Amino acid sequence: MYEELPDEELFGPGDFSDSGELEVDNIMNEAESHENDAQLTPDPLISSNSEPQKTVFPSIPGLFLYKNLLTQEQQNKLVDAIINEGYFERPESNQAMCFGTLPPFIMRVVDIIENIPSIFPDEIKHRKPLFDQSIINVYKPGDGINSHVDLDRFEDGIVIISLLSACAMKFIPAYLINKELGYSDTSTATNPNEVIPVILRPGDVLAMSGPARYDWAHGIEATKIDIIGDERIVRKVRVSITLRKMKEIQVLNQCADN
Ligand SMILES: O=C(O)CCC(=O)C(=O)O
Ligand SMILES: [Fe+2]
Repeated sequence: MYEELPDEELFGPGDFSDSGELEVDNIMNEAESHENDAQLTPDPLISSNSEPQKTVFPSIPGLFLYKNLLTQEQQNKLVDAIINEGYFERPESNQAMCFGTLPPFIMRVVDIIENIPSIFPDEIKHRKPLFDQSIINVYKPGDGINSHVDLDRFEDGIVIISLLSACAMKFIPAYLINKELGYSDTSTATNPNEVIPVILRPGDVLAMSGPARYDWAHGIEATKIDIIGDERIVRKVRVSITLRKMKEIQVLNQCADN
């Protein structure tokens, strides 16, 4: 079901800035080292109709961070499933994707996300399916992803799940990266120097819709250490799962191609 992402053009930015060899052992070691952490993670508020605590970013409407949404056990299960599926057996693989019906281990997280009342505006929240595409990215310490706005072929309403390591994701006004393309600024981002760092930790879920998805670019610096204010994050191997919905026209084109 999953395959490696061969075509950056088609499916979005896969522009890892330092892609040396990835050893799947790294992921496993990280997973094992977290196996006994379960008791450290507070129970998330995931029962239906209750809103888990979220961090909002006043400059970036539509950006919500649900810290620690996944318990340590849920995180371990996800990492185990990713390892067991063998997506990253080849040393050079650092990305795997799936279209259409998502695998059960991802759907379990989608169930949690679907039950967060205000994660997205209603028209996004109630679409069926909520997501039909997932990308799993593996970052070695020092890897990053260039600042980008997710491609227009994806609908609004995107979620990023973080596993195994913390990192800082930086948001910058999108017109800064679109300048060369001649895009005009219709953005909600008014200060061109504005860089908003968002620390993503294992178990966190980041949701982007509206201005957060279209007016701001997100990226992860290629560095082994993030320094955000007083905090120093030494990166370990990080796994992320990005969930999106393809626009209908893309799905039709894909069917026509096959
Ligand atoms: O890996 C991440 O945390 C971000 C991934 C991302 O932005 C993307 O795949 O478009
Ligand atoms: Fe992205």
